Amino acid sequence: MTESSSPILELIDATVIVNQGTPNEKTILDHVNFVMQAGDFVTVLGSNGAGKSTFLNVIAGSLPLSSGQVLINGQDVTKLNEIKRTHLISRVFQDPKMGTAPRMTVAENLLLSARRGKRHRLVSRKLTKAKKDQFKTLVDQMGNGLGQRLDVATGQLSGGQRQALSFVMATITKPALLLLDEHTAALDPKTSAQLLKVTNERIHVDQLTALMITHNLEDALKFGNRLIIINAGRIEFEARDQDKERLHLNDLLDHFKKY
Ligand SMILES: Nc1ncnc2c1ncn2[C@@H]1O[C@H](COP(=O)(O)OP(=O)(O)OP(=O)(O)O)[C@@H](O)[C@H]1O
Repeated sequence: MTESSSPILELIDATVIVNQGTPNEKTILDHVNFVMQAGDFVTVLGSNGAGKSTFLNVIAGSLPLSSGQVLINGQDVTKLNEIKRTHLISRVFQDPKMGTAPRMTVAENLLLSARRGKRHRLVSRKLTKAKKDQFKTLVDQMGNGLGQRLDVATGQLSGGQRQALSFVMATITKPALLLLDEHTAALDPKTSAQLLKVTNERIHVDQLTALMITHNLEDALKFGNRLIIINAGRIEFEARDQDKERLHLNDLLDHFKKY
């Protein structure tokens, strides 16, 4: 990463006001300015209702801005909806059921995601042996038996396997930006730790640019080169690189006492 490389993501004065003109009017994202360079891995903390999902929603395009701009790879995508941003952004949600089609097999789901955002004639619709071998190599890296279940309907997988599959599907095309929305929160501690480990490896090996919301302060400290805390729709704290490495759990706990 060089200082001169163009940012992957820029939020300029990003603001979301809901219920405008009514007594329930509320600013849920408040003039946020935020830049991510290629390879940045940002962990996102904040109390319930702080605005973390709103922050990811405006980046993904599932929530329109009231004012401000979103740029991805230097392109102004403010007016593009979620579907029109899918060739740039992948997202993994907390709920293992969100990312996969339950009646399709693991291999079929992978084939579908491999074709996402690409001109369809460039990626074969056929599930060839070579494709399946390639998928097996990919999912074997998740270390949870998914490689043995390529022909199993996704609805029959365990929550951990299904979430691991969602993660592979989200990263298979190496998106410009990866959004992880508490993607391990619904898993037991061991399964969650395993998925976080492979998440971190994949982000580093593929040099992905990623944002990860978590409520786990230790995970937020352990992973990524940057950490932000969102409160009342604003980024109230940020630490990066050596400053982030020097942060301790108590610093974060002290910060949260203020809210
Ligand atoms: N479409 C909407 N209309 C009205 N209010 C909304 C909308 N989306 C979010 N909010 C409100 O905006 C605030 C921020 O919500 P958001 O879901 O971004 O918080 P969060 O930090 O992700 O919380 P949690 O940790 O509980 O998931 C909350 O008060 C929420 O009720």
